[in-house]
Amino acid sequence: MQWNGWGDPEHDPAQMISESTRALLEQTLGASLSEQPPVPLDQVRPPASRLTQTARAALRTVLGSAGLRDDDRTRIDHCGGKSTDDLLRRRAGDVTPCPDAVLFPASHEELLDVLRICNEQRIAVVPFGGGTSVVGGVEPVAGPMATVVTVDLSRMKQLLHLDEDSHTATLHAGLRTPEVEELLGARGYTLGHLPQSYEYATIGGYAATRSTGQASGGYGRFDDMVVSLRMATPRGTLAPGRSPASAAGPDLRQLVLGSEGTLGIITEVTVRVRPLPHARTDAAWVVPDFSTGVRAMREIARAAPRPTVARLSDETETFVQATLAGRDPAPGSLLVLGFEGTDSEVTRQRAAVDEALRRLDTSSAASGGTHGPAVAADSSAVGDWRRSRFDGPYLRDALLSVGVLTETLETATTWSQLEPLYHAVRDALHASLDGPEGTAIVMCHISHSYPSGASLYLTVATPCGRDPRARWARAKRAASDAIAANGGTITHHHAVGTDHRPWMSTEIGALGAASLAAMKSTLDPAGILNPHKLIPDGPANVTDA
Ligand SMILES: Cc1cc2nc3c(=O)[nH]c(=O)nc-3n(C[C@H](O)[C@H](O)[C@H](O)COP(=O)(O)OP(=O)(O)OC[C@H]3O[C@@H](n4cnc5c(N)ncnc54)[C@H](O)[C@@H]3O)c2cc1C
Repeated sequence: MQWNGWGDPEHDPAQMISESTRALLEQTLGASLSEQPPVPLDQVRPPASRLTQTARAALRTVLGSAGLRDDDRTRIDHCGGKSTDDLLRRRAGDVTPCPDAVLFPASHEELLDVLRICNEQRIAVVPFGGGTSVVGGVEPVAGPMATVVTVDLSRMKQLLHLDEDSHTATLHAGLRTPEVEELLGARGYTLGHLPQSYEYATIGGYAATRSTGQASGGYGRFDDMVVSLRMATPRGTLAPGRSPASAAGPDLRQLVLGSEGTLGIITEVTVRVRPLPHARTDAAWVVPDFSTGVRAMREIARAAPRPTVARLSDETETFVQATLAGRDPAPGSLLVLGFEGTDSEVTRQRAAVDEALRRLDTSSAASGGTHGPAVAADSSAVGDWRRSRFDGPYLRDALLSVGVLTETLETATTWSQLEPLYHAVRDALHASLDGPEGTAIVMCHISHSYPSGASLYLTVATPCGRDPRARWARAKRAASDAIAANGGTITHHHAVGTDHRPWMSTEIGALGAASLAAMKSTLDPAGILNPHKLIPDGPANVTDA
């Protein structure tokens, strides 16, 4: 992984922006763009490590010398996640905060020992899976401690058990998706979890953030797949989940899922797996506008069986994607559907979508076909989506190099609130970004939907301007306030980290915040785990109702 960008260091993103694309960007964004070359790695120095000799010796006793590293490069590689703000900071040569050391435990038992030592010596501990957090989740914040270590799970990479009768697999937390799919695929199974970050993100990270993948219609969210977990805490092991369903009190798996490394470090996850699909096919339709598309997505979300992938782009995203692919940008909103399973499952998924589209209101001008107002799209639209669906983060690096800031944000709400929320967030972004430094392109898609509502995923492109970090901070604050004011959740799948923490009290209320804090003080009494993430400050003063 690149230290100041995304993905394979051999991949040269500069090639992705042609002269004509750049000219089009300048015209659309209303600003002349200037190159923004990053500071080279050999000019970047992390601050000196503050790890004491006593702590280093104790940790090396458990981990050996290979399990504790504090060289500059290892520390720089763990100094944060992959939000655009993270990249802007690193491109400017700023690698603070930096962990004082990086630890690589190889087993649950080693990790329990590491946590015991860190607890005794009051060292903050930041769990690190793939480091793909876009919300500040892996930022090495020491909080009230003097020292902070990052715990990298990359040595924990085994398929521990595959139960073919139950269709479950027990996976080490440090496995990345390509590794999981290779291990399971060799036995005829798949996990089916494909977020855009799938090349680097890990099983433990998915569980800790309640991640959602592109095939969520067919496979569900990651938290839906989890049967049980094992988590190391400073107080010992918590291992909730022993059967597919239970009425034994509140579901403690839900306490671990989404805990973002603040309650413990997940070492093993048992997940539901599926046999590899025999058949896979895609289809695309164009609907006259986003509003009609939202109704189509609602009907599809209620269809049975559901398609594996269902994705609706708004008019702006449809236009931009067609332009980038060199296709004629026809008006309307693009609806892409993917179907997977046995031959008969695929046939039934397609029939259910046909039926859902026929149920749409046919009063629209484009109606009258066999799919209500939806018109079959050119098959190249689906091919372009399949081919380019993981290119976004590489393109972000290329755009940053030519002076364009791109970033994404996401939320979710009920169907009845979805369009008002969409307009409110778009308006907030435009109001905070359009001005003397240029304007913004704001595009949106829906790719995770439920019978009662859906997520909105917005992508913003705007000139970097004089101070890109301040520019984005202003826009993000405005968008987050609009989300909170319009009934959306502050995050559907990116998690909370540091960036969404100021909106958590609104999301869960003072009593909710106090409950989370109480849980933390039980599992992590000294507060060493991932300080200043997820749990809002000052939840102690809850007035009795
Ligand atoms: C380009 C890009 C695209 C993305 N696309 C998606 C997407 O489609 N869907 C999606 O859901 N997310 C997406 N994300 C966000 C991110 O990939 C997810 O949050 C992912 O689940 C993080 O996994 P990770 O292993 O990289 O975790 P990290 O980034 O390493 O950590 C994330 C959080 O979990 C904690 N953590 C990590 N491992 C453990 C563990 N074993 N035990 C306890 N806590 C742990 C960390 O301390 C941190 O708070 C994207 C990010 C990027 C950069």
